[in-house]
Parts: sequence; structure tokens; C-alpha cells
Amino acid sequence: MDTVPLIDVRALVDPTSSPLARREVAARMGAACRNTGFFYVVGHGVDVGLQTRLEVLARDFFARPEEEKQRVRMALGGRAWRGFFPVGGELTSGRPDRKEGLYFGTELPPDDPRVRAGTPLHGPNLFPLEPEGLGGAVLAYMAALTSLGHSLMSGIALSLDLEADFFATRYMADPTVLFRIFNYPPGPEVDAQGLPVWGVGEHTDYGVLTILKQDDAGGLQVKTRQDGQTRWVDAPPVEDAFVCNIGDMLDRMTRGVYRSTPHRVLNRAGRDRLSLPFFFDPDWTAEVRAIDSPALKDAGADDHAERWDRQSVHRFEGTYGDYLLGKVGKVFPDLRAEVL
Ligand SMILES: O=C(O)CCC(=O)C(=O)O
Ligand SMILES: [Fe+2]
Repeated sequence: MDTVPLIDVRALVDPTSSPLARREVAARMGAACRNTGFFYVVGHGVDVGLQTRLEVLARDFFARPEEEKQRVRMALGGRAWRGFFPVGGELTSGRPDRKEGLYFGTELPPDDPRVRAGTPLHGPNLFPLEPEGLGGAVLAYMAALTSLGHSLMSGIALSLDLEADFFATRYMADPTVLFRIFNYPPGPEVDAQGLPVWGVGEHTDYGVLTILKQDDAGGLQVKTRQDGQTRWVDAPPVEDAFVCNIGDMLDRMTRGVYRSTPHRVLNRAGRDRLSLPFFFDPDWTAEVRAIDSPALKDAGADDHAERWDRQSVHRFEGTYGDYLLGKVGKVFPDLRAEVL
């Protein structure tokens, strides 16, 4: 219960696998979602060559001079919320993180009705990017992870005694996809006041499912709970495995049974750490509801007083888009006026 389990999800990805094999994988995922809310996946089928190409190109990007990276700064992405932010440009719980990053999302042309209507977080990515090939690798990776996201959600649906396509048809026919590439530079572990300098401070993710690719530097920590005690455990890099975790919206949909678990990053490697979180979330216009299933009869009490952001995970109404916009301004204060 205290460590992050590793699950081979091949049966969910392989169209020829048996229903029994799928259910077995789903049961393991369900157990992980109820316990740590975090699990590794292997057997995911995402091409290793593509992953390596993306990692090499991303490292090349972050190694470039600041003024070159600023050519694709977030201010140029406007309402679409895309582009580069420098170290200290993003806040978690009101404090700047020691990380820089590139933001991407679903590539939409300017004549898409949602882009024309000025819908926040919808639009084109800030392409072309240097080095050449980075933009193409990002699009190919987002397509591969979207497919994996649907496979994993079929497992989560089966684990809740729902039809395998429950999420795909009701909530994620046109999923909200946010993809980020982060670089955590090395530096002292504490600041002048002796406070830890987090790569990312303690937080939970907003959405449904996060699929993270991390390099070999380590530094991701997960807050586990057992018998009322909390403990931070490491989620170290595992060869060709993604780290998956449940976000607040799935926590809400399952009335707290599937846990959105706090996590944070401290880069102690003495060199840059590269990580690539992919957020796979409901359709922008989806009205998200609590899931009705006998599998959730043990739905628990509200724990908002203990949570990092003091928000109840169970209270919600409106569309996923409205919910997400409520969060954006807190992490990028400069962008708030532009986006909201
Ligand atoms: O970089 C990581 O390992 C985690 C990033 C993260 O937690 C996030 O972006 O929400
Ligand atoms: Fe996170």
C-alpha cells in the first residue's frame, strides 16, 4: 500500500486480448486508484523511438539561450495558453516552482469554431519550434498518449463495473488534452530562509488521468496515507514505464473512492531533470456528474479540511471547461487577465 505499484496494461492496449485478461488488469488499476492513486504502467505500446526522439529534442530546446526560448513565450500563445515559461514563472500554492516549461494542447486551426469564438485554452500550438522536428514529435506523442489514455480509461471503467467505453462515450469523446514538457534545473535544496526549493510544490492534479514520462534523474514524491498516517514515498524512474495518477475530477466523480493523491518534485540529481506530464481530461463542454455504480458503495466522507488547497473534491457543477478555468489563474497570475 505504501509504494507505487507497477501494472502491465498490455491487455487493455491489445485489441485481441480476452475480456478476462482486461478485467484482471482493470482490477489491479482499481486497487491502485483506491490506495495510492498512483501506479506505473508498462506494456503501454508507446513507441520507444518516438519517446527518445522527443526527449533529445526537448533537451536541446531547454539548453538554448533564454532569448531564443522567449521567442515562443506564453504571452504569444494568448488565450490558447501555449508556449514557454521561464524558471519561477509558474506558482504552486502561491510559491514559484524551480522549473521551466513548454505548454502544448490539442492543435486546432484558427478557423475552428471554438478558436473563432475565443474559447480559452483552444487554439494552435506555438509552432514552428527550434530544434526542427520538436513540434512534429510533440504532435505524434500527444496522438500516441491520447490513444493510451483511452485504453487506460477503459480499464478504469471496467474497474468500476462500467462498460469499457463509459468514459470515451460520455466524457472524453473530444478530451481536453494538456501536455507539458518541464525542465527542472539543479540548485540548492533550500533557500536563504532554509525553506525547501521545490521543483513543483505539493499539489494534486485537476483532471481525470495524468500520464507522466520522467527521465532518469528521479525526484518525484507521492504522499501516501495508511491508518491515518501520511508518508512521502519516492516514485523513482522505471525503465520504459509511465507514472499514472488520478486527478481531482475523477476523485470527485467517484466521491473520493479513487484518490487524487498529493505529490511534489525535488530535483536532487545535481543536473537537469526532464519530465513530460500528459493530462487526459473530460471534454470542455462535459457536465461532469458523480458516477453511479455499486462498485462505489463505499464512497467516503468529505476530506476538504485536510487537502492542500482546502477545496472540497466532492462539490461541483457546470462544465469541465468552467472548472478548469477556475484553476488556471492561480498558477499563472500574469496570464489571468488574458485568459479569463
Ligand atoms: O514533473 C513531475 O514529475 C511531476 C509534474 C507534476 O506533478 C505536474 O505537472 O502536475
Ligand atoms: Fe502533478
